[in-house]
Amino acid sequence: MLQRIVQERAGDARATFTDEHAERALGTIAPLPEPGTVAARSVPGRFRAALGTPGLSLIAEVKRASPSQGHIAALDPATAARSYEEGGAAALSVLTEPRHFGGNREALQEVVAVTGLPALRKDFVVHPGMLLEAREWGASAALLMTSVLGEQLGVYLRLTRDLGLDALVEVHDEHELSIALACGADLIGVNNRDLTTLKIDLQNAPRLIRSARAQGFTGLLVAESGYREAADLSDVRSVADAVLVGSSLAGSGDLARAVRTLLA
Ligand SMILES: O=C(O)c1ccccc1NCC(=O)[C@H](O)[C@H](O)COP(=O)(O)O
Repeated sequence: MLQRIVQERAGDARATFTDEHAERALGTIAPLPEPGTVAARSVPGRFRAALGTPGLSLIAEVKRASPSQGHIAALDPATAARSYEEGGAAALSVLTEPRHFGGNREALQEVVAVTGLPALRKDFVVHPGMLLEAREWGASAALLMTSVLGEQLGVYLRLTRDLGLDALVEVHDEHELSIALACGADLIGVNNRDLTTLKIDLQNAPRLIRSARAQGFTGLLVAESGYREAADLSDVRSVADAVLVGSSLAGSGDLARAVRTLLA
């Protein structure tokens, strides 16, 4: 499934972006630091700052459909965003992938227009132009998937930062975590969902979060996917800075109440 979505998004990017887009985006990248100097460019952005508060913060996702659930809910993005904010979410994630998640540019723009919360562009970023779009559409952050970008992650990470966006770098296993750490990610999301089988293992995030800390990672850590009720959060409460929750909130019928109940 992941491979199919990535191929589709790469096709979309080829149809949308010219070489000029890529050059313009890549032209914003700052020069590499001198060898031996510290590469950290740690200016905490709006999205990171929203998650860096004491306790477990919630990133609530505007998600209308998914490969694992099919149709979830015919959400109006602006109404959903207001409800998530009212319920106590710290930040929002908005799907912009159209075929499998029912997302689009308007969803992100409408969310940004009505809430004071920072928003993540949740998509399968495969082209620098998609990061230019994220900024243009009002996102404060973009998702970078290690499973999709592989060794290109470092370039995309620098580009995202140089565009003034925070990057949520997603990993699912130790190998991907080692790539994210080597690239200098400062906000790492550990996905409980295996994107090739779509199976959820709620032990995956606490395990890899502990591993990241044991390796000296001092940035922020987000546990992603599969959380349905407050009890599901017990293993991540003491180790993660934030959780990212989509389907269970989006399909709840009362989004503000669902957020309050989850965070109780
Ligand atoms: O959600 C899916 O089925 C899915 C399938 C293939 C690639 C990505 C997918 N989801 C992206 C996500 O990471 C989730 O939207 C996010 O973490 C929230 O998960 P959940 O709370 O389980 O909806």
